[in-house]
Amino acid sequence: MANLLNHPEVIKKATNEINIHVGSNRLVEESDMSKLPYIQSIVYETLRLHPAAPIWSPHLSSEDCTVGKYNLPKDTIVLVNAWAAHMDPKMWSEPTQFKPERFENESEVNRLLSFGLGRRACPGSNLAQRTVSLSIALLLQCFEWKRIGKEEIDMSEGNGITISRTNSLEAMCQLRSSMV
Ligand code: HEM
Repeated sequence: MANLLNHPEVIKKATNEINIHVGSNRLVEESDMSKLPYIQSIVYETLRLHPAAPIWSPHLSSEDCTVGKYNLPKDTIVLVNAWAAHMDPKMWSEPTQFKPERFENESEVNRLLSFGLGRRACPGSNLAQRTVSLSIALLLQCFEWKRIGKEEIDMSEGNGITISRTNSLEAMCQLRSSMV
């Protein structure tokens, strides 16, 4: 929601998508989410800029192997910094910018490290992606959102195993008249 409040044009585009595919006579449902790809892209882009788990749980190489230019002997502990990879300008154009449109090309999702990769990847990723997308869709369908002042919302992140906001988010919302 903080990224959205700093980008009203993204709220407009997402609200438009909901108006076209669901309307205002009923609430968005989980089964609608496949018709709302832009909202899903908002969640992907948020998890790229602010991966909830910035450093994966430690992995151990089960045999000698090579990762990129590094030779890893068996039993090496490997820590993957997803946050840094998501900010790599060789991987992403304008990596510090909030641009959900980058995920309109569906294959981009495969480059995200937010849920880990391979056998130890997050088994809850589908549940998380669908639940968060549905929550965002409902918040946008039911309410109009505004910042409390003119200044952009501070997006500083705290330190920790999981990423959190440094300052709590404050925002104004008003029930949409079409939803009364
Ligand atoms: C936005 C929400 C979530 C994010 C960003 C997230 C991210 C991650 C990441 C990065 C890992 C470590 C992957 C690795 O080390 O290779 C992980 C592991 C795991 N996640 Fe999630 N997760 C989320 C939600 C969930 C949910 C909803 C569940 C369960 C319902 C779940 C269950 C697990 C489990 C059990 C593991 C350990 C898997 C293993 O070690 O084999 N996660 N998650």
